[in-house]
Amino acid sequence: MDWFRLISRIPIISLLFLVIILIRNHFRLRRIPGPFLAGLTNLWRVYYVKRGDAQDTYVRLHKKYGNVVRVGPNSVSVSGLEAIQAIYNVQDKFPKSEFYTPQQFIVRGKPYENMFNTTNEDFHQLLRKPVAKAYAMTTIVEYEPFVDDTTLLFLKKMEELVGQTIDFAVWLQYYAFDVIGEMTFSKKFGFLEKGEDVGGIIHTLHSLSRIQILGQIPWVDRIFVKQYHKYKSRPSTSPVVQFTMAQMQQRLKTVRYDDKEFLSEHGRRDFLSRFLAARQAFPDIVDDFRVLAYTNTNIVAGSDSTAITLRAVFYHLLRNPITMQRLVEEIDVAAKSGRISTLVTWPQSQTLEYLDAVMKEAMRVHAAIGLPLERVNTRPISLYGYEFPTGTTIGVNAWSMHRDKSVYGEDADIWRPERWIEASEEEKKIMNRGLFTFGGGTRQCIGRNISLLEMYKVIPTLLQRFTFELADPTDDWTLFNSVFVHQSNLNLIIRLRRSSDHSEEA
Ligand code: HEM
Repeated sequence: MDWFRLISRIPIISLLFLVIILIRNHFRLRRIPGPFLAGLTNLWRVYYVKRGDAQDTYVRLHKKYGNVVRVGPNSVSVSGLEAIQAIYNVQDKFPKSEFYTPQQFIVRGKPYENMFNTTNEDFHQLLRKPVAKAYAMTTIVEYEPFVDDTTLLFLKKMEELVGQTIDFAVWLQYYAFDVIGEMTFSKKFGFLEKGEDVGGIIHTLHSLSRIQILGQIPWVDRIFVKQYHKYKSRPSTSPVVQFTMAQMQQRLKTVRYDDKEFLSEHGRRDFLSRFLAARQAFPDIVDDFRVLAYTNTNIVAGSDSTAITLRAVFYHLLRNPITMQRLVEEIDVAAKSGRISTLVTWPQSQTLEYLDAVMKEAMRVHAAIGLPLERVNTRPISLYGYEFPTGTTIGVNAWSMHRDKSVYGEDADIWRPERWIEASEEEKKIMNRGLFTFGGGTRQCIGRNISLLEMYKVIPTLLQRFTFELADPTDDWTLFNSVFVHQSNLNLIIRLRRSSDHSEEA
């Protein structure tokens, strides 16, 4: 055999092989419209996701191509009410795509699946059942004291900073993290107290940002990254995991032997106590490590998402002062008539109609997650006149869905909370069905009620006590999409509206 001739042909054979793959890719979903390159290779998506503004790309593509856009050889982005109904309905239970597997870290030599990232629907149901009640609407009032503790500290810190220019994006993040720490462990991370990212916890969480890129090419994660981590297998050094482990060990050490509820040292039923009780009630499903995973998921899924939504509220109110004025007026009237207290309770917040409109509008124009929530159809489906063979990766991106003019009106691109008040009952139903901020179906956000509790309480509380002013209206915030669409650079000056003694509420 002539080895030299054979070796010299390797580049040609490889090229031929590549061309065959590209042609095969192109033909699989060739009838679905979209950018030509997207049909050939997922690298097209890697490029847009890596740039950090993929949410805008999805909005632009749907404006150009309509409800259905091919975004990869086997991936389609779909937008519209019909799409939400078809892909996220609870009967079909289409599983999550491989986009989620890079989020499964190697534990004891295997990828560890949690409630958020598992791609196995049956396993997901097993994980969700033992803890579902801890997140139910009927339970959330029990978390109010945790939110109030942290809000009082937040008010105190803001009062210390009155008159100074501060990056409110950072402070809202500290607040959201400390609230979720308090609700989960009866322990704040200490960010508000210290005014800094204690132990680099936030920094570490954000440095996981490559998962959104690997999610576009999960085979790279499977073949290279996971294998590398299996080989290098060692205990996690993540400060979030260290923090959660320390809290759990402490609880198990201090809890009274006859306490079946695993209450915190102040006798409170936080998430940790509920997860430990689930360990007793469901020993086949929940072990110590699973408890740790539940608490960790709370922190990862519930902190940034809430901080992002709070930032969106303040940003848009400040950029649209008429809406800020209307909200403040509603709050002032309610306060004067005694309908709300200085530290607003959940039931009180539910009487504020314009606040509700502002919240919904913020979650519409700036959904925390800015990539499609990908699923794989386990049976062929057709949508908007296109056929999707079994095994297609298909998902709705809240950013394009929320700009659908047939759902939100001709002015869907702009901030206008009034749309949620002026609409007829029928129109409101349709707009609510299109609001995809918390996802849909069996995998809809389990922490939705928790975050609503937090946000509906803290916003009217802050606006009763302070006024907020953009430090430099010509200086815009910066967005970066790493699955979560993070904002930075929200520089404000805070002023006191009225001073009051916080200690009487504490
Ligand atoms: C404004 C705040 C929040 C937003 C916008 C949000 C958004 C979402 C979305 C879109 C999903 C579905 C993801 C998917 O289908 O891939 C989700 C799932 C989830 N969220 Fe949230 N979330 C928020 C707050 C929270 C909070 C406070 C917690 C915990 C206390 C939490 C815990 C979870 C968990 C555990 C899941 C996985 C649920 C499952 O698959 O069963 N989230 N969230």
